[in-house]
Formats: sequence, C-alpha cells, structure tokens
Amino acid sequence: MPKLHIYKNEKETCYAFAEWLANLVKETLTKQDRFTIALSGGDTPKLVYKILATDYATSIDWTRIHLFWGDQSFISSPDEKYNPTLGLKNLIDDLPVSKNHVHSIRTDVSPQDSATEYENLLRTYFTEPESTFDLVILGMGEQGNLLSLYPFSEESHHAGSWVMPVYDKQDDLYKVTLTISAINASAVKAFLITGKKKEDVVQQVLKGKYEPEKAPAQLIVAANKPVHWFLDEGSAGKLIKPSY
Ligand SMILES: O=C1O[C@H](COP(=O)(O)O)[C@@H](O)[C@H](O)[C@H]1O
Repeated sequence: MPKLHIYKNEKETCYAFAEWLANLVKETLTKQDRFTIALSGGDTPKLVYKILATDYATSIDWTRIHLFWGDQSFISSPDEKYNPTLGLKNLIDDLPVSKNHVHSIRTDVSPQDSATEYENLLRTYFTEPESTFDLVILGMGEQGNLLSLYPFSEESHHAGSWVMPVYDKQDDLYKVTLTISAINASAVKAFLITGKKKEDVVQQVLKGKYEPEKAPAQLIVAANKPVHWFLDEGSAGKLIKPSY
C-alpha cells in the first residue's frame, strides 16, 4: 500500500523527507541501538544529504547511524561530472557519521567479486536472515529502474541473494545493486522522486496495470505497512491531475 507525500517542488520535498527521516531515526533509536540506512544513488537525494549534514548535524545521534550503498556504478573517472557516485560520496563524507559506519561497494575488483563481498558483508552485519535495513531510500530512473534494477531484466526478479552485479546496456557499464529481496526485507521503504520527467514512470508504478517486468518498483511491498512515496508536483503530475 503506497503512502503518498506530495510537496510543491524539489526543495520542499527534500526538506520534508529529511525531517521525516530524522523523526524515524529518533523514534527507532528509542527502541534499538543502531539505525541502518541503504542510500539511493543518483542526483535526487543529494539535497537531502546536504540538509541532513547541516540542519540535522546535532539533532540526530550520528554515532548510532550506519550507511550502506543501495547501488554502485563501476565508473573510474575522478571527475564528479562523469562519476555521479563520486559526487554522492563527497556529500556522505560531510555527514557527521563515523567513517567506519559507512559501508561502500568496492569498485576495484570485478563486479561479481564486489557483489559477493558486499553480500557477505550484509549477511554478517544483519544477523536475522529475513531482516535488513531500518530504512531503504529508493530513487527511480527515467527508464523505470529502482537502484540498478531495470525493467525486463532478470536481476529484477532474482530471489534469494541480497546483492547482484548488473550490466546496464543503456549506459554500457557494470553496476552492483541490492536486490528486491534485500529491499523488501527492510523495515521501511521510501521512494524519493522529483521532476516532471519522472511523472510517467511514477504513474506506471502507482496507477498502471500490475506489470512488474515493466515496472520493477511494483515489486516493493511492506507487509501491513505503507511504502512511502515522497514526490514533488512534477513527478506526481499524472497522479494529481484529473484525467478527462
Ligand atoms: O541509475 C540510477 O538512477 C536512479 C535515479 O537517479 P536520479 O539522478 O534521477 O535521481 C538512482 O536512484 C539509482 O541509484 C541510479 O543507479
């Protein structure tokens, strides 16, 4: 069941998301010792990470936060312009989180070895076989991918392992990504999607026919809990406009 949180623009959406995340962390940390987040890649969450690093630098207990990457591209360029993950990494470096609480996906080994190593890391970190992150932040690409799980790809329907290597045909590069199993085993799932260019994919997932091959985000479920969708009026355009 989706729970929609729709805001006027990207800025308002990101501020609201940061506030919601901070409250979730605070509430959860009254019941447990640590809070573990899987981060989305891409450009959209960058503002949220900036807001967290500044406005929430002291109000969140960062010593009890652990960060994992949701996916990672195998791009070696040292230039942020060509290497989006690098830009994100720089922002994560600004968060007041202990460096040994930031768990990255290696890119200095083969995608297969990197995926195996990340899977082992997760299996050691999470002691319950059916339970992963306290929060997974998810974006969606214009192609309809969530993390690096693409429409009509085998990996999007793979059950069992939590991590997989993926070849992204469109961008001609390898990626390592969490799987639907890892995402669905997390306590809270939240999409953060902004911009008019995403309104079709958002509509397809939330209002279209159930066709998970075409829209793998439809595979994200939360038993007895909502899947959160933080959208701006651009990305939610086709949900909020009357259809004639
Ligand atoms: O390819 C990817 O894109 C999506 C969306 O990125 P954005 O720049 O439009 O926010 C991202 O969520 C995913 O992690 C990444 O691999």
